[in-house]
Amino acid sequence: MTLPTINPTTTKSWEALKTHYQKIKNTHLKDFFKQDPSRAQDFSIIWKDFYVDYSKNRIDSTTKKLLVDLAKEVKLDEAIQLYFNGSIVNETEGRAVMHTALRAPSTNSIKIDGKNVVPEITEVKEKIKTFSNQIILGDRKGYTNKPFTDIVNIGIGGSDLGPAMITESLAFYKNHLNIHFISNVDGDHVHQNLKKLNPETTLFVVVSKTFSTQETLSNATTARNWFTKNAPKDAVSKHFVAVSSNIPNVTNFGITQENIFPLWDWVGGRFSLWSAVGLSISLSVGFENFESLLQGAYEMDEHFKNTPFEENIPVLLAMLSIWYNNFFNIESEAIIPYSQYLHRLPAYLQQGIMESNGKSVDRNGKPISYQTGTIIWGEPGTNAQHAFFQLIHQGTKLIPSEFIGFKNSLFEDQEHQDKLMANFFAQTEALMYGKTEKEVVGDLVSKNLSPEKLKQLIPFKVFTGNKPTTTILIDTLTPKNLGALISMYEQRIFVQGIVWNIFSYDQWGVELGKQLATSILSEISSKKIGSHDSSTNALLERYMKKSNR
Ligand SMILES: O=P(O)(O)OC[C@H]1O[C@](O)(CO)[C@@H](O)[C@@H]1O
Repeated sequence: MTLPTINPTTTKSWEALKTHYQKIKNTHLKDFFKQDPSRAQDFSIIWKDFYVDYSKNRIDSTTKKLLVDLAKEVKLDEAIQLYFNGSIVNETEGRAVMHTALRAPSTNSIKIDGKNVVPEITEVKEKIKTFSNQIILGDRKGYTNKPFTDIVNIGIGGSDLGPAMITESLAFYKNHLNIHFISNVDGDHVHQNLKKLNPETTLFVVVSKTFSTQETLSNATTARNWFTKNAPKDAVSKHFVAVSSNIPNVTNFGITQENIFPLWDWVGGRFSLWSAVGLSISLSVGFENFESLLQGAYEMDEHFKNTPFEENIPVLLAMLSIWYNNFFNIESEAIIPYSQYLHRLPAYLQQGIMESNGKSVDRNGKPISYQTGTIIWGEPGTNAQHAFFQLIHQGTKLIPSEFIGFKNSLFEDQEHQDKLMANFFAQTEALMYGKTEKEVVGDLVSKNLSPEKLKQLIPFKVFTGNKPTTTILIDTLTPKNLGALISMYEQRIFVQGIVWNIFSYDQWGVELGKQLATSILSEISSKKIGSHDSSTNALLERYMKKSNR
């Protein structure tokens, strides 16, 4: 069975949403609240430690009904079944999409191509557990018999962003091991990291699903050369492990079979942190916390699978984003975590969301006539308030923003927490209400300004408001809640892909640049510039004329 291929714009609900949009596009959020005293209750969901408030969005009950109808009309329920039961959802690469199996209980039976994959998953988890414990407890040592102090994760894209984002987010739960991430092929990046390290106590975790990625192989080779300059060659087996689905390439690189943590082609790179790609997470915060992360994700998966769309967090938030993208024609969405721990979350979600849904051909292979993936960006609050919030408040663009905050701080400094959260609540309220001319005048009267000066200032101080926000208030930043949060975003990606009738799990768009880089690199090496456009030629000439060539 394959995914349904319904063009969303041909559905009745899409037409109805278009008409409905004309009716409510000018309604101010303030008025939605005035019209419905129970709006906050009507448009919020309480699920475990999550309180998801989507009431400050430019919707009414008809919008919600029509968006749910749209999800039903494009057969989202059928698609969810196919996704969870191991069907070939990633059709262009001929693969199932089963990262959800990685967090399912070990008692489950999940079949891909007729084979239950849970025993293999459990076996790899056991390997991660044993290895992490050995390294953390110092039972497994380096070539001079010293315990490891530093872990270096070498990978890029999903083989970097997931583990990097989670280890940063869970820094509070971290053990004594120092953790480093090398991703960019920029040599300054790898050498800057290596210079701080002691080869005797450093463990390299080379993460690459394909084990053919230029950046990762170059960085791993540089790290290995640095290592063998200082240590005997046969010590590599003690200091290098790999996570990959390409076992022959890993062994060719010189990493022995017992030091390989496998993953499978049904785990997409940007959804892989739940697999052995999360080895650095387990090393950094311990296997128990890694398991809790998985448990949280599993619980969100269950919520997604089993909850009616009207109360389903990933479905509703995905449909809201479609509402803005396809009816309000917004271009971007901001994600603002009010926790410094989550400072890598927007970057992580940029890959997850934009690499998945940045597509312009539908599942029938036809060019698309409507907008698909939005641009995702963000930074933690309150820093973001002092950087780009001006544009969200008073710029010309409509930017639906998502605020993620926690009731409890981890160090329990209530004074700081109250200040942080006061800002969190204030911003969504300010974005919604804005400030009227009357309020501005009220503020300015005490300033003793001349009537001319007052009149002059008013337009600059008015905020139109009506800026939509969604608030996700979570009790505490625990591994479990973080797992649920990330899974929620993953499921939203799926829902949006289904509605837009695109394939979310391939990424052909990143290939062209890779191919061209390979041929330009050989031109640079052979000092013969090929035939390019005049701009690229001039740039290459200037580059190749530099100092010591
Ligand atoms: O794990 P690999 O195979 O090195 O790939 C790294 C990344 O490269 C991509 O294939 C393309 O950028 C990502 O999807 C992936 O996460």
